[in-house]
Amino acid sequence: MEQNVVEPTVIEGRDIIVLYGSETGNAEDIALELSKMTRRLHFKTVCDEMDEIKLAELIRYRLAIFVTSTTGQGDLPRNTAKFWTNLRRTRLNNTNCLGALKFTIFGLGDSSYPNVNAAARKLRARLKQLGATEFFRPGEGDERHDNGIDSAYLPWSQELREHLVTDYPLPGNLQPIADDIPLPPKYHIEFEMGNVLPTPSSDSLQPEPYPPTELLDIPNSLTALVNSNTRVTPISHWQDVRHIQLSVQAEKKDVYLHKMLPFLAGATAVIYPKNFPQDVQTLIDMMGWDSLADRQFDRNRSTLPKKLYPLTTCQSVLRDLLTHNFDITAVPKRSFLRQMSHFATNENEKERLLEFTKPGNQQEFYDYTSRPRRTTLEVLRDFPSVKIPLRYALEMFPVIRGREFSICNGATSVPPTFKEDGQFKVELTAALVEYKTIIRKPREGLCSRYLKHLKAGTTIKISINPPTSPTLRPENMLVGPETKRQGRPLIAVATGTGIAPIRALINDRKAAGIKAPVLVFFGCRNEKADFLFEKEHSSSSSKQPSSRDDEAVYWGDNVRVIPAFSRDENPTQVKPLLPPGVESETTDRIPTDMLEIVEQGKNYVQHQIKKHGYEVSRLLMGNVAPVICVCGNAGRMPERVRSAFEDVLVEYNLVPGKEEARAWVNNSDKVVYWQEVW
Ligand SMILES: Cc1cc2nc3c(=O)[nH]c(=O)nc-3n(C[C@H](O)[C@H](O)[C@H](O)COP(=O)(O)O)c2cc1C
Repeated sequence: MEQNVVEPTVIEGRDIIVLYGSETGNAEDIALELSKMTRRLHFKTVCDEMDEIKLAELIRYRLAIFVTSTTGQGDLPRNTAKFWTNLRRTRLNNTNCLGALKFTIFGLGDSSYPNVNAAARKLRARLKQLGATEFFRPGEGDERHDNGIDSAYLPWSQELREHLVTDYPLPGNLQPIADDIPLPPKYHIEFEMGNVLPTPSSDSLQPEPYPPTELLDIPNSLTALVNSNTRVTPISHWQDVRHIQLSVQAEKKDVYLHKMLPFLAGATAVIYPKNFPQDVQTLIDMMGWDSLADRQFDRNRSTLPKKLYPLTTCQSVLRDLLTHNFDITAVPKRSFLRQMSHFATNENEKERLLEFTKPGNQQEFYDYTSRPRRTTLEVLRDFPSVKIPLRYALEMFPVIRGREFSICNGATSVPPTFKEDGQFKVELTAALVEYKTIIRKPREGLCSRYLKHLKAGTTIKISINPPTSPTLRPENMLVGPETKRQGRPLIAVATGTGIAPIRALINDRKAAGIKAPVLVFFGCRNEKADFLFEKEHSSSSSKQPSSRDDEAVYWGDNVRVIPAFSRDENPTQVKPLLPPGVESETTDRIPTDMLEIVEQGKNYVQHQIKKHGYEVSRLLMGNVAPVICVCGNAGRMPERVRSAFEDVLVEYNLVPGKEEARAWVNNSDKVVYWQEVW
């Protein structure tokens, strides 16, 4: 049952704008939470993506909260591109155009990246340059902290609230709207009269029917045919890794594609997963939406979230929205549990839900949601008295976001006929997310489950996203300004499916005729199980299987791949390989962290970099600045790899000490460093 809703009071001049930049939804979620907080303080609040707001509109506000994550190589997210370009126009310099704006900013980042929180810092600096002043200190969250972004966000947002309460007092006796009272819903849905499509009876549903194949009308998307979807790891291996081949049809209007092809390194294909019908039915049953589920709704009279995509066929019923658009199996956020509490009719349930959302109860919240990866459906099942009114459900369930996968075939995907018929091939390497949680329940990610059952012959919608980072421009990745013919050497470090964008880059370089050497360090668990692309052909013309020396595999004449198998029998050779002509006694010292190989039985990419330090040092210090790519697992790998490169620089006397080595790696004249980890 719905509690009494309280409308924020309209107070002349009490306006605030909350603007966000977000790649995968974390910053968006925080922005929405902050906008609810300001609405409860009776601020007339607008919350939107930065790109939805023109500078002229921003200038009308006196108060703003910015929230942005950092992506790529210290870049702002895609949905800020227009806003950020406008903000940086040189003709705004010295205009003090934001002189009347007071702002604060919260950044989301990950300290395993060298440019930690760079986007928020850049944005903050530019806002100040244009005259804006800060009304509250900036906050920075770090994914690496124990409770992730929340470790910094929760105290920051609480302090921000206190600051707003004190510095922007409410008139008279007006009080903030308490957290346990629902705000009015933002959206509503109107149904067509009398137009009910037949409800599929539960008998007619298969035990696990697959998601429907209807297509969504997604702006700028392309139609793709699934040619194959093959598991490349053995069934006995813990992880199901898929190689997926798609035939894509571009239209003449997709000008951006014509511009970016044939350089595809760093580009991603976005796959739009769907829910399984059985899950949708479970939700409908639990919420008591049966009578509405198969009613056609009227788009013109409804106010729906902007990012809901209709079906390409015009008929849309609530069940379609739930199947194609709302993420009903995600791990719920704190704000979801808080909203649920508004609709709990059982007092114990209500109290328990509110407990989870109280400041200081983060651990309980994580233990209940994130750690066991409890899905929204399971949480709803645990609180049976909660019946969410449909108009609130529209804002409570997150919209399904497309999932990005690195394109792994690169330029070889684009045949010469592309200009005439617009057809090209895209290959993806996807590791499906399946695991047992601490409550021993097997779990699958939404997209993983969708991909697992995606059959060859199915037509789907995909989008192609060019890389966000300027680092990935062909002039950086292939040649560099000074080396037109030979190209830059490439040292690539990949773990697991991190090999996907690197393979694309290698293919792009081949297609561009770059002859400079390529050294790939590839980390995985077992040679026999997940050495992805081990049998890559040595060149597209000869179709010979790759050849090997005792340790490396060759992908063509100038591409040498050195694997690190973390779970196989240990290598006995842990000393650095000797430069030609150097006697063994000069290098019989084993670097301390290479002892890990012997002591812990682990052989990782950073160890191989050091072991092959001599070869690496030659590439680092040639005449041409090399490209270093690091792709794969987030966590400690990127830092350790960076440190291994620094050690090599010191070990081979290329720089005097670690500090100089760090400066060297960060100097874009010396090396192009591209890190993409997830
Ligand atoms: C491909 C990729 C690149 C990233 N680059 C950086 C970076 O350069 N610096 C940083 O501090 N965080 C970086 N991050 C971490 C994100 O900022 C962090 O995960 C954040 O919570 C994402 O928020 P969002 O979902 O709103 O985009 C990166 C994350 C990804 C997936």
